[in-house]
Amino acid sequence: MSLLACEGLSIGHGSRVVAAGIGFALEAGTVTVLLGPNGGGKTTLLRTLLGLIPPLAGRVLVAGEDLRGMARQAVARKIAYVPQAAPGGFAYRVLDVVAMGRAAHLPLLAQPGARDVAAARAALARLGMEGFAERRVTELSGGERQKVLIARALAQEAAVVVMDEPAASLDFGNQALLLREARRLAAEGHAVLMTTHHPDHAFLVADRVALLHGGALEGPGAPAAMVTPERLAAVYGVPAVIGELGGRMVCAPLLGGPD
Ligand SMILES: Nc1ncnc2c1ncn2[C@@H]1O[C@H](COP(=O)(O)OP(=O)(O)OP(=O)(O)O)[C@@H](O)[C@H]1O
Repeated sequence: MSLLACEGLSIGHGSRVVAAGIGFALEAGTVTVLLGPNGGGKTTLLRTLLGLIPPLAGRVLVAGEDLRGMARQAVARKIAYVPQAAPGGFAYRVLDVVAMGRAAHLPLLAQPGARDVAAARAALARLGMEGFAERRVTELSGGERQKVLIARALAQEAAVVVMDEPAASLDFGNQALLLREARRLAAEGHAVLMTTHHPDHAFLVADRVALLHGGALEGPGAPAAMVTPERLAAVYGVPAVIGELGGRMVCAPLLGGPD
């Protein structure tokens, strides 16, 4: 059975449909990369899969169960979410923010116990963030804060991990760390769904790639079939080249214009 699936899904805000006819299933042990232009609907789709926005049509199935009948905490035990990092918020201690990922496993209003704190520390360690446990999140850089949000999702220990542009504020090295973490989660049996603005990330980590643009979802399909110059031009409106480098596929936009 798929860990997360949707059927005939229409997504949008109020009466405004952003995309329709969406159907796919996420299997254990796989990384699925969602690509699409700004405003294409990636965040709207992820938030609909999490039950944070109601579907305009169709349904979402979490391990075979209709999302509509599920309590928030039951969803959180099955799906961890890394939202796009936003500045501001409360001056919480990093360890406390990561431990909030454990709320899915605790009775209402219960404090995290020793096992929860250990899970939070282990999640920080996976991202090389052990030294940040006592810092305030408001005093972190954008990339450090992003890694705290990823650690919080790891601490949640959910079968499905959904990440919205997790690489957005990460430097070159931390992007590699994140992508390795996505593969590691898949190797541990999770289903990972992540959005990115870098088609190269799809070549690096994806088992399957889906393209959300023009009000519809293409795929998911194999990276080499989905990330092609023709499709990149259709999705992003720029010509692109794809070639082999160091034993793997890479892509780059062609800028054109004056030399
Ligand atoms: N709260 C909202 N109310 C109404 N419309 C919204 C809301 N949030 C997003 N939209 C609209 O829905 C469409 C899809 O937005 P969404 O944020 O899902 O795109 P995205 O693919 O994640 O974009 P980006 O790559 O820029 O983050 C856009 O046209 C956007 O203006």
